[in-house]
Formats: sequence, structure tokens, C-alpha cells
Amino acid sequence: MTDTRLITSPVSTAAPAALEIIGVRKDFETFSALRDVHLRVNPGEMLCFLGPSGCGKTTLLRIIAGLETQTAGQILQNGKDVSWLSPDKRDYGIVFQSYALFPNLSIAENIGYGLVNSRAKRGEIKARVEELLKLVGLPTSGNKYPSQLSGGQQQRVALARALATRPGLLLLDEPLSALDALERIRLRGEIRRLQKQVGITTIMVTHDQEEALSMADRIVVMNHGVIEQVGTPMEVYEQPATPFVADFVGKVNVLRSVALGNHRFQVGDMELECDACDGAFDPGEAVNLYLRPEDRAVEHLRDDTPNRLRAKVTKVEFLGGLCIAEVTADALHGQVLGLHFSLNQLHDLDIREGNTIDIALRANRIRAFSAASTPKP
Ligand SMILES: Nc1ncnc2c1ncn2[C@@H]1O[C@H](COP(=O)(O)OP(=O)(O)OP(=O)(O)O)[C@@H](O)[C@H]1O
Repeated sequence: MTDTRLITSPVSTAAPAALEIIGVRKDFETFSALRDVHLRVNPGEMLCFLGPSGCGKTTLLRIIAGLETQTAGQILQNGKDVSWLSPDKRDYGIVFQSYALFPNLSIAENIGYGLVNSRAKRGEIKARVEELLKLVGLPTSGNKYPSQLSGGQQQRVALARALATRPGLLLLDEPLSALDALERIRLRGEIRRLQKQVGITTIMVTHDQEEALSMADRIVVMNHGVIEQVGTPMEVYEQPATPFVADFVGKVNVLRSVALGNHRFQVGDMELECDACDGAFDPGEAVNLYLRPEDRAVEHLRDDTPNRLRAKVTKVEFLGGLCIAEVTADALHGQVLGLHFSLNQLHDLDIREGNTIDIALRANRIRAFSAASTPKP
């Protein structure tokens, strides 16, 4: 198979990159936290570094900020080499997970802090702080203190403070993870709206795939110190470049199979067709087939519909409007599939434990990866 590790969505190389990361490596003594990372960030885009704990996303963000020094490689901002500049000489604003506001300063003073340091005039600072308070939806909170605000409000203030000096780059290090679920959802919408309104190039670190899918223009999926894929949320979800990406972003079923050639795979007693697979598997090769829970058809099935099977429902998990049914079929030799059904479909098709249903696995949605490339759990 071709090496899919560095598959990226096409980006224009005509416009200068807002940020370019070239061959960055980071070693902590004998441990390599980042290995040969290359990335171009386009002006005005929102990029999310997504990956499991320890994959190196925070280290990469800290290197961009100058809070950590790379072992090798370069960082260019708007074409200028900033690799060895101290943090205060770089052009960015940053928001951390913990709000990190000065408790003894008012909200207005917190927001204006960087402007005071830059020796802006008092009138200018006042006007800018008022503008930012409005921008983050806290127009009347300037005289309050951090302890009088909720976590979400404090994070809005941290955001306003990061934007105060009109930096060229906004860095967000897990800015939502200290908030409760509702506030997280509210604030992620607000950050995205604000980012678009200001038009600032933004990089956000998160381990939450839903956050990345809902907020990013492009997602950088990282694992063990390398970039596995860069793409739009839709690309990363629908065309995962590696088994890790398929597994980490969204839910997925994995069926063990043997390649038969010509886009066909033997799973138990069934031959599955897989239109989207590139066919570069040797017949007899062990291949894992990846199928999202929604990639099943239940209506308009004909005798010649590919990948059609009769399955037994072994479990139904009621989750509200969208439910998960676990099904298995003798033909699949006991391999279990978790499939999404709407609540209405559960009722209409009488999908409940012990019943059998006719389904088809969507041939154009199955992804195939050599079993040899699948990460061990
Ligand atoms: N100062 C350090 N000294 C030694 N090892 C470090 C140091 N900082 C980070 N690491 C290691 O580098 C790896 C990457 O860490 P990093 O914090 O970048 O991961 P992450 O993807 O941001 O994970 P998390 O979401 O848990 O913060 C981890 O294995 C971590 O233990």
C-alpha cells in the first residue's frame, strides 16, 4: 500500500503561510515527543491539533509560542524565521486551559494588561477594552473581578486579553476543558464566531473530537509525535488516511477480512464489496474493513444490493433520537456491528433485541486498511 501518513488536503501554496512548521523534532532526553513535523497554516484559518493524551499536541503549540525549544526544525511566521525568538518577541495571543487571569486586577485591567505594557495611550486602552468587552459579550463586567465571574465568563475575558494587542496568531491550549458540558458547547460556538469575525489565524489544541469537528477549518490529527492526517473535518471523518484516524475520529466498526482482489473481501462466509478501496491489496492479505455506524442501508434493498445480509439484533441502546443497535450475522462468523438507527426507524422496522433485520453495508463507505498497519490496542 502507499504510505498514507502525510496525506493532506490540498492547500494553496500561492498565498504566504501565516505559519509554517518545517521538520520540527522535540526530544526530552531519550524520548521523542515530536518527530519531523511539517505543517502550513493558511491566513485566517482555524486549525485544531487533535490527538490522544501524550501525542505531542501541547508540545507543538508550546514550540510555536516559544515556551519550549525545538530540538530541530524551524518555525516561520509570515515568512519570518521565529524559531529562536523568545515568547515576548513573537506575534501571538494565547489562552490556556486554566483561565490564568490576575485575581487582583479588574476585568478591564486584565484585558488591557498587554496594552499598558505596550505603552498605548490611556484613551486608546479604554476604547479597546470596551470594544473587546462587547466582542466577548461582557459589556458591563469591566469593573468586576475574576472571582465574581463564572468559568465560562473568565475564559471569555482570557480570550479578550489574548486579542487585545491585535496579534497575528491566536493560540488556544484546551481552552474549554475546564468548563461544564453546556458551557463548553456554548463557548465553542462563540470562539468560532469571534475567530471568523476577527479573521485571526488560530490554532487550538484539543483531545475532544467533537470540538475539533465542529470548530476547525482543518484538523491536524496527531499520534505518537507524528501527524497522521491533515484535512477538513469532513475529509478526516469520511476519508481517514490511517486506521488510527478512522478509530480516533468518530465511532467505527472493524471487520476482519481477507482480500480477494478486485475490491472484494472475504468476511466469514460473505464476500463484501468495497468500492472506495484502492484495490492495492494482495489476494490473501489480511485486511481490516472500517464501517461507520451510519453506513448501513435498510430501505429500498433489492436482491442485487451489494453487501446485503440478514442480521440478528443482539442489543439496542436507547440514546434518544439516535440509537445504537448491535447486530451480528452467522455469515459474519459472529463479528458484531454497532449501527445507528433513528428512533423512528427502530419503531418502523421493529428493530429490537432478538429480531432479525435486513441491512446492506454501504459499499462506497467501507474503508480498508492492511491488518499489518492497524495499531495494536
Ligand atoms: N518537560 C517534559 N519532560 C519530559 N517529557 C515531557 C515533557 N513535556 C512533555 N513530555 C512528554 O512528551 C509527550 C507529549 O506531551 P504533550 O503534553 O505534548 O502531549 P499532549 O498531546 O498535549 O497530551 P495532553 O493532552 O495529555 O497534554 C508526553 O509523553 C509527555 O510525557
